[in-house]
Order: sequence, then C-alpha cells, then structure tokens
Amino acid sequence: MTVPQLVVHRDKELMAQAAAARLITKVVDAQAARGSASVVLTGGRNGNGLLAALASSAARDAIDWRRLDLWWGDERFLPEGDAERNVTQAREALLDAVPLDPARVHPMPASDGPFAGDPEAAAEAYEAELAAAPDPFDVVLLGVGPDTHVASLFPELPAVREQDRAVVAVHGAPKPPPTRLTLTLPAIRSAHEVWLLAAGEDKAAAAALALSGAGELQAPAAGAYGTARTLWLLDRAAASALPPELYPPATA
Ligand SMILES: O=C(O)[C@H](O)[C@@H](O)[C@H](O)[C@H](O)COP(=O)(O)O
Repeated sequence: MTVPQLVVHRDKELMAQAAAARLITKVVDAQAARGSASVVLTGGRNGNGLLAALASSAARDAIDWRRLDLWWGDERFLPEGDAERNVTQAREALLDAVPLDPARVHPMPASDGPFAGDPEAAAEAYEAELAAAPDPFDVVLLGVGPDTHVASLFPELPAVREQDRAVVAVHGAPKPPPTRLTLTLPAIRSAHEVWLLAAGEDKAAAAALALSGAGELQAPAAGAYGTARTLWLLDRAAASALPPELYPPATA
C-alpha cells in the first residue's frame, strides 16, 4: 500500500484546474514513455469538474487523444444515453470535444441492449474487456462520497468485500440509482496512481475518517490506493476536519 499524499487547494474550482493540469502532464509523460496512456474516469461533480477544466485548458492538446484509453470506475446501470449515466456526463464535459479513438473509449454497459436486466452479465463483460487491456491503469480518478464511498463501493455493501473479481454489480446503493456497476478495490489497487477528489464541507468528515486509519469496509476510500502513488486532492473545506498531523493549520 502506498501512503496517501495530500494536496489541499483553496477551493473546488482551483482544485479542478490543478487536477486537470496534473492529469495532462501525467498522460503526456505516459505517452512519451510507453506510447499510450490509460485513465479511469469517475462520475460525480468533482470528476466532471476536472473534465470540464481539462476541456477549457489551453494545454489539453499536448495530449495525443488517439493514444489514450479511457475506462470508468463505476457506472449507473441506466439506458444508453441517459443523462444520469457517468459516460453521458463525461462526453458532455469533455469527450465529445476531443479527437479520441472510439475503440479506446470503454464505457461500462448500459441497462438496455445486450445486458438488459442483467447487471451481473454486464459486469462480467466489462471484466473481460479489462482483461484484454495490455497495460495497467496509469491513473484511477475517484470522487469521494460524503459516506466515504468511492466508485460504487459503499460502506458495508458486498462489493467492497470483493477480492476475486475486477468488476461487480451493485444492488441497493444508497446513492441513486440503486443498481450500478463498479470496479472492485483489487482492480483499483492494480493502478499505478490513484487520485481521490474531495471538495466541499460535506466531504470533511469522510476525508478525516478515511485518512485516520479506518478500515475499508467502513470507509471504502481508505482501501483505494495505487502501486506507485496515492494522492488525495482536496479543497480547504474538505480538509477542514483532518487531524493536524495530516494537515497542519496555517500559521500566518
Ligand atoms: O456514480 C457516481 O456518482 C460516482 O462515480 C460516485 O462515486 C461519485 O464520484 C461520488 O459520489 C462523489 O461525487 P461528487 O463529486 O458529486 O461529490
């Protein structure tokens, strides 16, 4: 496990801009070293805020978009094109505006089409797609929920205990919609880098709990780390309840 590093930004707008700049550099470096890069996107306001910041960044064209694989950490099991699907929101925020190779964009399956009514089969299909990927993820992005969930791994639900599968279906999620697909903690932990995004006062208790030694069943965010780096990107409000040894109060 890599020990989390914390970066605290003034507010959520600056956090989104700085995270977008960081992601551009990361992708460009991976493409220079290996020829391609692989990033896992998250749903939620902070993940979409990062994508929107990336879309408006002058540096975005430093990325070779055709040599980027995009995956999702979780998906709301809803029909194709539904406005609440994470992929729909990501397309609106960024993906429709950049020249990606469609064959390298890997949304999780929708609730209509071949997996209608069968989220378990949808999870298996995504797992098979992932198994065919040549490289580990360079970066997994994860929004942190107020209850410490990441992806669709909610405290105490069966998915957070999963040790063998890379992708599972979730039923009865406390955040709507109740049926979802998610990467598991072992799949997240196969990534080089895991970046957790938390902004706003409603995330303060979650960040404090996950970063203070809570177990991953109670605080799934505590179990999300990368093989090379684990980075928590916060704004001041989300960092406001952290113990002073993690985030010393300003002395000025
Ligand atoms: O489907 C989703 O909603 C997610 O992928 C979820 O895990 C999200 O990232 C967190 O709930 C944080 O969301 P916010 O950034 O909106 O607080």
